[in-house]
Amino acid sequence: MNWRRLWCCCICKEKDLIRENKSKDCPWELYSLKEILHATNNFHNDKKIGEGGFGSVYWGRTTNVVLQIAVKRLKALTAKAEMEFAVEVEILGRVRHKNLLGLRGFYVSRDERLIVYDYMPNHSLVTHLHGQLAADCLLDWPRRMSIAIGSAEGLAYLHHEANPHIIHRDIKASNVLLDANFQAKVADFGFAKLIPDGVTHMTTRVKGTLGYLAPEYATWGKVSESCDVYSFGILLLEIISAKKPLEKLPGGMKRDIVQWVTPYVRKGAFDRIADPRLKGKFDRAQLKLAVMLALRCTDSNPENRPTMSEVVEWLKGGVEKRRKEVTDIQRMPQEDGDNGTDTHFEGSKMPQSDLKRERVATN
Ligand SMILES: Nc1ncnc2c1ncn2[C@@H]1O[C@H](COP(=O)(O)OP(=O)(O)OP(=O)(O)O)[C@@H](O)[C@H]1O
Repeated sequence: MNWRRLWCCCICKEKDLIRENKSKDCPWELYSLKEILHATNNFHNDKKIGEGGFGSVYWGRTTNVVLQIAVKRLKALTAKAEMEFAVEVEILGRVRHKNLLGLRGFYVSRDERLIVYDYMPNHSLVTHLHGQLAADCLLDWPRRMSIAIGSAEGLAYLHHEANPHIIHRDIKASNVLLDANFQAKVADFGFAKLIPDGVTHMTTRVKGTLGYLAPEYATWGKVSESCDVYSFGILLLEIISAKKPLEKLPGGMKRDIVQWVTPYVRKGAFDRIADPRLKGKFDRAQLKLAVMLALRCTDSNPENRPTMSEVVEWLKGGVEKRRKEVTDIQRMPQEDGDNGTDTHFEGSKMPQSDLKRERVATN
């Protein structure tokens, strides 16, 4: 997709009214300001969903085709904000995947930059883990696993299937949105980086969010797909435990979620890691598997981290294996004692060979 051409195209069409682009290689619409203003009631405060570093986000409903949309409105036309806007539209224009937030269109004029997305009625993961919806306990264990798998699939697509490959660089709970069915949609591509073919590592200025940053990236600016893997590992621990990635301890010290989880793993006290709001209703084998995987993802050596497609296989394998075992157990007469499905890990890291063995076994 040629961003420069699209950009010019938008500016040229600035004065036009509704202009739907129905061509095959351009699946989004060039919205008119009039339509966006109508959909959001002139960016009325009542329609405001929230505010981020980039600007405000408004809910809207289009009338041309009845559709709920979310409109991001750039708050200041600084060079930095312009760059984020351009990267977001460029990247979202290139990708289509069930676990990436869909771009509906955008609008550019001399003093306005707007991005139109699909509206996500179940808000962001952070709202459910730590925010206004946390008390409603809408995320049971299967939903949490499905959100983890969906986010991992979205990332695996960016790393392995998009051309050129894309590193997100800001994976975190507020950037995972949830649709009407609680399907995860990875959002916010303003910091993303396109990786030219053959390039494995780059050094860049550090962008992202404290608590989710891989150490080699935070310290040296070394960026590769494995930085997203690290952030995903933190996110996975957050999904399981509803703990924040960084916690302030009395006395002003900070503890990260990996430091918090490690003693429990050493003691084999996996149940203590689960979010208390789950009230013990979770699959113990899946929980262990997910925690051990998260620790592999957050290994301080990027070379020891799995790839995102390995993460997907591992998570899906665990869920599928468990589902099959439950079905088998339901079919078979019950025996006393351990049903043999409990995965036992010792130490804080899952051995590489275990991960590989499991992968082969689930193929
Ligand atoms: N497509 C969408 N559907 C529903 N809510 C959305 C959508 N896009 C963004 N939001 C919500 O709008 C608010 C602002 O989002 P935004 O992405 O601008 O910032 P953020 O991710 O919260 O913070 P930051 O910009 O620092 O990353 C958030 O509460 C987010 O959940």
